[in-house]
Amino acid sequence: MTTTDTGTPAATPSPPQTPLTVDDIAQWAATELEPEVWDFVCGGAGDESTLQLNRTDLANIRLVPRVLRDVAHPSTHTTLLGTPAAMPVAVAPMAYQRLIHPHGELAVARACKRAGIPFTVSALTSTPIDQLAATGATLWAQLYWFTDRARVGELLTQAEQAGCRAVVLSVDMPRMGRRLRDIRNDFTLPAGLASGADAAGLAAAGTRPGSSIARHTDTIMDAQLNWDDIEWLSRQTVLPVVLKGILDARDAALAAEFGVDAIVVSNHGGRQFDGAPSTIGALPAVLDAVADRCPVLIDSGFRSGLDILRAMALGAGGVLLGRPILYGLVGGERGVELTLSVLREELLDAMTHTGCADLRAAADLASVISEGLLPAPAALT
Ligand SMILES: Cc1cc2nc3c(=O)[nH]c(=O)nc-3n(C[C@H](O)[C@H](O)[C@H](O)COP(=O)(O)O)c2cc1C
Ligand SMILES: CCCCC(=O)C(=O)O
Repeated sequence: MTTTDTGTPAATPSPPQTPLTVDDIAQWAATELEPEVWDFVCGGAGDESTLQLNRTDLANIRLVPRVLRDVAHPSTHTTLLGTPAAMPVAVAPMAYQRLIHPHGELAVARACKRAGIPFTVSALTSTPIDQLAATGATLWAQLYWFTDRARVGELLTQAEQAGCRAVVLSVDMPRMGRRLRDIRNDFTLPAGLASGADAAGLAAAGTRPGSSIARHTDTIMDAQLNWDDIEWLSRQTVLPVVLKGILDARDAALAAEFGVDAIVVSNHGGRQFDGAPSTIGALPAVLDAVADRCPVLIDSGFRSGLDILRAMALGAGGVLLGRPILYGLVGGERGVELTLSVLREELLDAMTHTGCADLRAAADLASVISEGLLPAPAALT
């Protein structure tokens, strides 16, 4: 792993041969990263059943091709939270990206700018948001509900000053999930990734046995977060408010009633509650409950362009990508670009073979799962 300079990425590795899939890129990342960093990135909570279910439920969805539809020039363009995007994809918020590569968030933001997709800046970014804004990428700012409410206010101010287009409150972190790999590895973040109170807290969490990142996280998150706070948040900012981490249809309906601007169906990539359903499994009921009152985005387990098309076929408004971006980040900006170009190529391939000249057509695709036909999209009934 390269952990030092902030200048030229002299030590930035290249993949052994051109990767064709995100799994190829993941295998490369696994060989480049320190084992405990790899475990932190790829791992999930508990026995990782939710982590796996995200993958198997996606893989079980078949899309029925339409034919005779002129797919000579398919377009992946769409709009995400009101901003044009070259693909129905945004980068999910992920903390401490300089853990993976010295250029961290900067490399990811630059790759997003080039690919024409939004980048969600984590509340625990290891690069200041104003530096990321200078890349010209479309930014969304993620918030955690820190007990230190002044810090939430500061993040909001910084987000607005940096020109972010939305704030994304993650509502699935009352405490950190029991990530057994990190506990067994006595996982500690290297110094220099966090700043201010966060750095002090991480240092205080020390190097005792167990996951020090979990010890620290549990001291900063406010588990009292509830719907009243959503009203407060909406009053505090002029930016659209997005709730990330919704799985239950009743919560989705409440979010719509509270007037949030979008929701993200997420189980945090299987990193929080092991035992949660897959997000692709939860999506249809959430969409029914929201009934078009706000866009419904999704993340957790998306590893291919075909997976992205699966979500769009089921009615999602777009997909957030987590780990695939960090796997690519092993190779810096170029590596992230590689991940995004693999996904774009796969998405175009899947669209072409299913008769989708654009993503509106994707919403009309019929989907089949092993247990039977999913409800037909409204346009077909
Ligand atoms: C290393 C890592 C750090 C993460 N940090 C955050 C974070 O700071 N805030 C947040 O809301 N979600 C965080 N997430 C969760 C992602 O935003 C996203 O929900 C998840 O990674 C999606 O699943 P996927 O990795 O299977 O694509 C993190 C995920 C990973 C892998
Ligand atoms: C302190 C939280 C770490 C970031 C996070 O959300 C994750 O690792 O999933």
